[in-house]
Amino acid sequence: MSDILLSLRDIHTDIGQYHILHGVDLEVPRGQVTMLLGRNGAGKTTTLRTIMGILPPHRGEITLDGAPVTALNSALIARQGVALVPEDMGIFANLTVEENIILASLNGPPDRDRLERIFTAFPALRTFWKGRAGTLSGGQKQMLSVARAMITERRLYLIDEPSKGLAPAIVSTLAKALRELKAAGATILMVEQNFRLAKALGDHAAVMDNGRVIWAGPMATLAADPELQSRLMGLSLEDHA
Ligand SMILES: Nc1ncnc2c1ncn2[C@@H]1O[C@H](COP(=O)(O)OP(=O)(O)OP(=O)(O)O)[C@@H](O)[C@H]1O
Repeated sequence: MSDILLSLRDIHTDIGQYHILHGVDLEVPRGQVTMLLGRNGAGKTTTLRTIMGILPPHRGEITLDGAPVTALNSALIARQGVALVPEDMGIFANLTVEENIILASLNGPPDRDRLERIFTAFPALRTFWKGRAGTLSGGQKQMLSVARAMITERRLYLIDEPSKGLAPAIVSTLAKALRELKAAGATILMVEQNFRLAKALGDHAAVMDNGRVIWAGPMATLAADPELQSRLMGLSLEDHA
């Protein structure tokens, strides 16, 4: 069994008439957290959507545990154990919190132990269990979105800017839950602009620019080198802290 769970080789993706990804190479080690960083518009969200099979690439190869998954649609990618927590959270506003969790539970009714762990991490979801998801606060919606990914054990979690627009206290609740997911051995590929969170959770970093990965290495190396941050992203990551 290789230490690399997910691998992208020379991935090119178009959105409509626009060529957005220009040959992405990326390796995501098993059981660790890889942070996908880079300027706005660099192609981070497009990379997650390509992996999930929402935007099929027209060139290159994606492998999961060595098996090609490039041509699969998103339903089949989900069946392979990949979950996406999208930037827009992807929850069903008109359904209850409970119904949102039931729909996300791939293998029958939600597992009781997993549900208890989710309630411990996000007590608000227990409080509003029978409430409509659309009435939750922004932070609670983000928690529901992460909880939907956590309710079934996955091989790979793709998480797109979970802290976006959240108050600092909510970000620390979220960070705690993500740390627990990590401690349970999950493999995570996460887009995150909040550098404190990126540094606290990330084992590895991959920096994108203009539709390519331009640097990849240990998160600690990037975190310790403001000059490198500035060269790769045009500003010090500490500016985001
Ligand atoms: N539906 C679309 N139609 C046309 N261009 C798009 C579309 N969606 C994204 N793009 C373009 O693709 C490029 C990459 O976008 P993407 O959302 O992947 O970047 P990102 O690195 O996630 O940025 P951000 O941090 O701003 O979310 C950008 O130039 C964006 O304008």
